[in-house]
Amino acid sequence: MKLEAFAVKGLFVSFEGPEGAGKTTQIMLVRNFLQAQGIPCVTYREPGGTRIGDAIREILLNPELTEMKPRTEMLLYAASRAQLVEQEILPALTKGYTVLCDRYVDSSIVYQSIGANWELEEVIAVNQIATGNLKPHRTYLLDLPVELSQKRLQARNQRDRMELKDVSFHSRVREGYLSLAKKEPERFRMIKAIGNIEDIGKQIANDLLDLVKESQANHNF
Ligand SMILES: Nc1ncnc2c1ncn2[C@@H]1O[C@H](COP(=O)(O)OP(=O)(O)OP(=O)(O)O)[C@@H](O)[C@H]1O
Ligand SMILES: Cc1cn([C@H]2C[C@H](O)[C@@H](COP(=O)(O)O)O2)c(=O)[nH]c1=O
Repeated sequence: MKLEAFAVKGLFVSFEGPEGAGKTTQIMLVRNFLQAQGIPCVTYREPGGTRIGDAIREILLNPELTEMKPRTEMLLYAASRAQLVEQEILPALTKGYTVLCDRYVDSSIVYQSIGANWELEEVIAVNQIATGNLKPHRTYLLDLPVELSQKRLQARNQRDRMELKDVSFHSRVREGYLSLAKKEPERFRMIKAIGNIEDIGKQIANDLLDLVKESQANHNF
């Protein structure tokens, strides 16, 4: 897949953060906000978002599959992503839609590399193949301390295979996200995921609206 073959006209926006940070909640608020402004948008979640991706998600998150090797895990996340990018994200961006994606490559960097200690260069290389090196224009990192993330998860009936990993894994994930955001301040916006849900949504919507206006003025995507 050669990215140059696609004329990307829409904005690609990813949402990242630990479990329970409020990504799904905020994506719904932002989608409603954009639609009210007449800005066409679509939403996806990873792993999943396609029939093949949803089947891979079932495998990845199945709490009974405790024998899964880190290499298998890393490749399955990338395979789901490859299908989503080519089948859904690129066509939507080409049509000028704003794409809101619940997790993307940064999740693999923090969970599979920083969390599970897989070689960073290899995770990056595999994901370059999976995505044709398609990167988000903006990434909102919803940051939440591990204890609060665990508390929000307690409300759920059952934990999935990733949620069952220990607290030190989830601490590395949080720290990993914070260091990624520091390395790429142009792309990342760090949002504190504590407090009034609508207020958090307004912070994101205001920043995104500026970005949409900027891109429309410059025609630079
Ligand atoms: N700002 C907030 N304050 C308190 N609770 C919140 C806040 N935002 C979301 N929640 C609650 O936390 C839970 C998790 O929210 P949500 O499903 O949106 O998170 P998520 O980041 O998508 O989680 P996951 O990655 O595990 O799918 C929900 O019960 C939601 O209502
Ligand atoms: C994309 C992606 C996800 N993960 C992990 C992160 C979560 O624990 C689950 C996805 O569940 P969610 O409720 O939809 O957030 O998978 C990962 O480890 N690597 C990835 O690339």
